[in-house]
Amino acid sequence: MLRFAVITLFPELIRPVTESGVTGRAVDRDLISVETWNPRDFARDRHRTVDDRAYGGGPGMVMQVEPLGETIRQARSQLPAGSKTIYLSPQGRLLDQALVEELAAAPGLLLVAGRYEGVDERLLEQEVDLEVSIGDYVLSGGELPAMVVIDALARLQPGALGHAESASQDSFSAEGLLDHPHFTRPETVEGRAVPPVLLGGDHEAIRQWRLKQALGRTWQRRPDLLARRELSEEERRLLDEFIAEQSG
Ligand SMILES: NC(=O)c1ccc(NCc2ccccc2N2CCOCC2)nc1
Repeated sequence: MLRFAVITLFPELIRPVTESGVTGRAVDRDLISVETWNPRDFARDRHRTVDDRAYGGGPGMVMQVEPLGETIRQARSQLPAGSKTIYLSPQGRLLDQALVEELAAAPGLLLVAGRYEGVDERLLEQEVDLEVSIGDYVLSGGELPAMVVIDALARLQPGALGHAESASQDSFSAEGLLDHPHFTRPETVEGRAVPPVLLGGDHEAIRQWRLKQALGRTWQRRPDLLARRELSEEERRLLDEFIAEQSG
């Protein structure tokens, strides 16, 4: 059971990930748990203040060390020992499948979703194990990135993916390649037919066709991924065939 605690001023944003799809089913099956903690509930003043103006001036507000720190400590006390505290921010380490697999090793994850212009740096130094970014773009808060982490990790929990979905585990994530094309009925759409190899029952030919397509598409669209990946003798041959077919 992988336990998530999400610190957020908008807990209603997180609930959908616990109610539907693979993640909702993972919660139902006790493969994961997701709790939200709102720093406003730990604010001691009458106005339940969680932010304040930035030292040094400038626009926007900064989340204060307290009550955010108290919320983190309370939430962490409910997580298993060895849980990691993750801060979602544009300044974080870029999330990729390798990091997803690293994070999956933790018994619990405390995900801190920032708002405003960010959080007082001293709280990060004091409480955060790792800053994580889901990509080089700016969002209004860390809640969507937190749900991305929950989704990517839930899929790795044994039993989360039915046999029908476990195929999707074999593509990009596991092999470091982009996925091969997918087809279903009808056989012809606007005069475009399904590749004949897929209509036959030659499973070895189908496996090779899919591997070749995955290699070719990775070569075409994400050469950076290919650069990082050793190719087996078979993969090298299939990719060379793909490239030769491209030049016509
Ligand atoms: N790429 C990501 O993972 C990502 C994550 C969060 C995020 N936003 C919340 C946030 C969190 C921390 C610091 C600043 C901010 N921002 C607040 C709004 O202003 C911009 C900075 N944006 C993108």
